[in-house]
Amino acid sequence: MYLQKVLRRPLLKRTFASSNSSLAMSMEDQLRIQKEANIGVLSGGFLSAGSLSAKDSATSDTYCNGWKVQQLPTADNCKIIRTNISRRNAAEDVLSSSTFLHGRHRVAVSPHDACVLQTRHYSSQCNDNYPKYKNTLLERIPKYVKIVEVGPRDGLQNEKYIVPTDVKIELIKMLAFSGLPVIEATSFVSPKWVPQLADAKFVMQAVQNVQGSRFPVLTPNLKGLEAAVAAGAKEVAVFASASESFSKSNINCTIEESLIRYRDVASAAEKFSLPVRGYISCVVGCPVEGAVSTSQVAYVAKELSDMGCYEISLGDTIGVGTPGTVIPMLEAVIDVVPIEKLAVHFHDTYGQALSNIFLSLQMGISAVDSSIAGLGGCPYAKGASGNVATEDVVYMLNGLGIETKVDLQKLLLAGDFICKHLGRASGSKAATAFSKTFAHASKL
Ligand SMILES: CC(C)(COP(=O)([O-])OP(=O)([O-])OC[C@H]1O[C@@H](n2cnc3c(N)ncnc32)[C@H](O)[C@@H]1OP(=O)([O-])[O-])[C@@H](O)C(=O)NCCC(=O)NCCSC(=O)C[C@@](C)(O)CC(=O)[O-]
Repeated sequence: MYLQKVLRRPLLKRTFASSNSSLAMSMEDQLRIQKEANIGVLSGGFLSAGSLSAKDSATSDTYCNGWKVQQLPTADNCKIIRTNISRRNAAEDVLSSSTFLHGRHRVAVSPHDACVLQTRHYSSQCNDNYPKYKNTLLERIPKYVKIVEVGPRDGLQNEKYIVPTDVKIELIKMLAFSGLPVIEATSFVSPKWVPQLADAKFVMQAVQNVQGSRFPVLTPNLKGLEAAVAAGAKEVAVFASASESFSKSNINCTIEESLIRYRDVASAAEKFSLPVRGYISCVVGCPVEGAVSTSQVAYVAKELSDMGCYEISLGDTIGVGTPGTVIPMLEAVIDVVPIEKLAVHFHDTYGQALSNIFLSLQMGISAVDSSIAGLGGCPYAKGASGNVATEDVVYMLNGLGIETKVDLQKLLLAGDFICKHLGRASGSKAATAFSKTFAHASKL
């Protein structure tokens, strides 16, 4: 869609170069070019130009959406210059094949791919023409969903090898750059329990002044709260469980003991004017106890709400929930805590996360936790796999016409960055599909 905006813009004088080395182009360069030229750039380094292409037989110049693709004498470069060629209308452009400029080659992808890249699924800024949903299944879904990115904390806490502090900081900055409003940065927990996050202080100090996002951190007790405040945290989160067994294995105390502890944390946080978020783990199933009762979840949610948590995130820690178990759990919680205070936090172990998120939206919830590239898992919940991938959530929300303020392209770059560092494929289906599309396009 933003490409359609480009097509309507007055002629640009700008010229820029693209090369085969664009694959190795730094993220900053890609984003700078994208910003300057208002052209989509993806993690593979491709410049996504629009759809209309033509050849001028007199000059051998190739035209693409009004950009003249000039072959340069050097093998690796081409220049793309905006020219005044006639064009079909934007609607036709969307339906014709898309053209990517890669090095000296112009490559086309299928009309389907072109649509995918240019429609609302790809952009969070093009909601103007959305249908007003009449269907009762869709009428309660919110116009805006707040995404709480938990990748740097929940995503990384389970990683076997220690991720360098600089990489964590860079990841958080990239996530903030993508427009995510809330990024859980780290945990002030015992390093003996979670060695991966032993650098919490340095991560927090480095990101506390990054603009545009909030950076809550986990604090399991007063010691954690004090350390978080000293490092500059402006928001904290406490994490209880609806399952006794999980509470003991995760924080070494019973549910009741944890609630007493968290009351202390909440009242100390109030003195520092810090907002406190509350988590509940195992809201539908526990790795030890199996099914968890909805009344137990509702009880813990009410306790957290009463102690002052501004939001309660309901965590399906091991990802066993389906709509069949999530709906009754949400109904029980909504009975005792205002729905505006609720968020959902799904792991995708059984591939149910997006459907559970969708039904949560239908029930009126408008805050969703997710993790970049689907990273994650809890060290104290055997069998827990990654969180739902943020890219997949944003893709779905874009498709529904729900505003998130998140730029999916920049998010893809952040996912690409951390996956490359971890040496593993993304757990995001959307990221994988986009990267396959571009890998395919580069071979044409
Ligand atoms: C809660 C404790 C500390 C109790 O652990 P404990 O061993 O019972 O605590 P303790 O008071 O006996 O202290 C043990 C040692 O830890 C130190 N300590 C004590 N507190 C801190 C602190 N805040 N920061 C740094 N150090 C701390 C303390 O000073 C002492 O050090 P030592 O004297 O042995 O050298 C421990 O169990 C712990 O840190 N657990 C955290 C586990 C964790 O982070 N799990 C993952 C997060 S929860 C999650 O992922 C679920 C969620 C939120 O994502 C939602 C979902 O998916 O369901």
